[in-house]
Amino acid sequence: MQGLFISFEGIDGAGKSTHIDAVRQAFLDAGRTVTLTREPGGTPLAEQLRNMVLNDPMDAMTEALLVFAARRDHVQKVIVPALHKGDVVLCDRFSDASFAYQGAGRGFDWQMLETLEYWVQGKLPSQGGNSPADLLKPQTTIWFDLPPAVAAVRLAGARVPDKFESQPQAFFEQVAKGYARRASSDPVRFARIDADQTPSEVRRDVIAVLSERGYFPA
Ligand SMILES: Nc1ncnc2c1ncn2[C@@H]1O[C@H](COP(=O)(O)OP(=O)(O)O)[C@@H](O)[C@H]1O
Ligand SMILES: Cc1cn([C@H]2C[C@H](O)[C@@H](COP(=O)(O)OP(=O)(O)O)O2)c(=O)[nH]c1=O
Repeated sequence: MQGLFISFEGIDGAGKSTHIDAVRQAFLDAGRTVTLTREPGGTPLAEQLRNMVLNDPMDAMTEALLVFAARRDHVQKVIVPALHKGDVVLCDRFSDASFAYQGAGRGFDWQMLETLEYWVQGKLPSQGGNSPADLLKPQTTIWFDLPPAVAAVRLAGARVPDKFESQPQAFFEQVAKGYARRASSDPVRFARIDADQTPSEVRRDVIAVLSERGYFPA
């Protein structure tokens, strides 16, 4: 069985956590082995970095370096081995989040993020890699697209906000633009879901996209 890498993206409160388990269950029902993981995080080292990124004040470059350092550990220790075993890897956020949050949200240089992505997800020239086509990326990114004003209402009182969740709505307007920019530069990988619907409608649309892509063969 070929490994399959799917990421889930969107602004805070868009509904990723609510739906990822239904996707996991759908793949289990289809007889697949699933690795469910998240970023920043997914390994003990990366979870320590997550704690720092989500709690400690730091400049945007430090944040970018830490999320990509966490990603490097996660890619090497969890994602690549799982894909080699033929698992379905479901990742709650991946590098698009760095472009959306550190890039569009915090204003860190987009090209430098592309360089970090190339280092962390690419094969080095010494390993035979020399083009962006060699980058490890999800085959599909499920993008929960939700107006920031709606997300703010959903999150109000739902949980104790972390460093990002306590940002003003204007920050999330920028983050949303970052996701839109990434989606328009990679329209085949990105599957946009209208997240401003009831949970069952969102779930229906997510499962439909994955079925259309042939991930649940009969
Ligand atoms: N379609 C929906 N309609 C209304 N509320 C929702 C919907 N999807 C999720 N929620 C609620 O919104 C909040 C944020 O959802 P969550 O899945 O945690 O978002 P994320 O993981 O993207 O930050 C939760 O309280 C959740 O119950
Ligand atoms: C992966 C990643 C996440 N983030 C941010 C986005 C989120 O606000 C936060 C954690 O994401 P998330 O897993 O959605 O947290 P929660 O437990 O609240 O569902 O980290 C970045 O800023 N850069 C990144 O590269």
